[in-house]
Amino acid sequence: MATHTGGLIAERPTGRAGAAVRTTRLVRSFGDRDVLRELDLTLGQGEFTALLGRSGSGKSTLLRAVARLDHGVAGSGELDVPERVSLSFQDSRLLPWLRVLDNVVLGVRGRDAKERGAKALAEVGLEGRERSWPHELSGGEQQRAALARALVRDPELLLADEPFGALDALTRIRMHDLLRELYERHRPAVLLVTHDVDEAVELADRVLVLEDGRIAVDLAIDLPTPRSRRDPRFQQYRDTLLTALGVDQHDASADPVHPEPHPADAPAGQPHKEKDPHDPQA
Ligand SMILES: Nc1ncnc2c1ncn2[C@@H]1O[C@H](COP(=O)(O)OP(=O)(O)OP(=O)(O)O)[C@@H](O)[C@H]1O
Repeated sequence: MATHTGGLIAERPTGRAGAAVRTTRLVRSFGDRDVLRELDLTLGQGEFTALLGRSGSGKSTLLRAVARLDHGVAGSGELDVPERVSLSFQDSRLLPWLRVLDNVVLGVRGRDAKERGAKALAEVGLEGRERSWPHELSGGEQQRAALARALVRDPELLLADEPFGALDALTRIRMHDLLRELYERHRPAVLLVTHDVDEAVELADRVLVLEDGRIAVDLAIDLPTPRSRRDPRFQQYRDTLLTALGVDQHDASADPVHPEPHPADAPAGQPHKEKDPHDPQA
């Protein structure tokens, strides 16, 4: 057991039985404010989980704690995480002075690193762009390269903080398909922080809502993939989560923080949201 630098969180990277991540009574405080309050969370190996919550509820704080990036903040509890963790953020964080392939394999050991990097780039649809500079890639392509960089490390756990938040709606849909496809092929555990309820229901098999420093909702999404946003069951999950987030569903988009209609929600000539006759609130 190792001690988390600068805090009181005890890390136990071994001895996980069926769980990729386990936090026990995790506390994170900034000044006298507890953002995470004795939070218990277990993520199964190979499980795709999305984390929702109002702005400022502590989603990024939890993700940073799980990523072991959070040093120097008062905290306590136990944190049990795997060795190989990859991270992905809204900003692709590619280094501008390195070519795309060199970015992908930065820090990767082994003689075959470049070969593996090129394979990962091909998997995300960037074959032939190995020698491009990051600024020569579009925003979506930069996020693809970031996914390749995550993938090449063969992660047991992928932590993604709003990775598609800066992309336009159509590119975001393509990235959803790609992420789910990569997940099904490689099966890391995934913790995806998002503001977008539809994104959560479309991609994850389990959706958590963080509120008052704890997991307030833990919802299994029992729908086959690929998922249609027009499936009434999809809309029921969506409504359940919007209610949990305290969003007025009659005038809300699926993104309570960035209200923007999703093109997949409203095909030409159809309303943005069909009412569910089984939903008493509809
Ligand atoms: N380094 C820090 N110092 C002081 N306060 C912080 C720090 N990091 C986060 N906080 C505070 O902790 C709270 C939770 O922040 P966090 O970024 O985790 O929320 P979030 O749910 O990810 O929000 P958003 O959805 O807006 O990105 C906020 O009130 C924030 O101001």
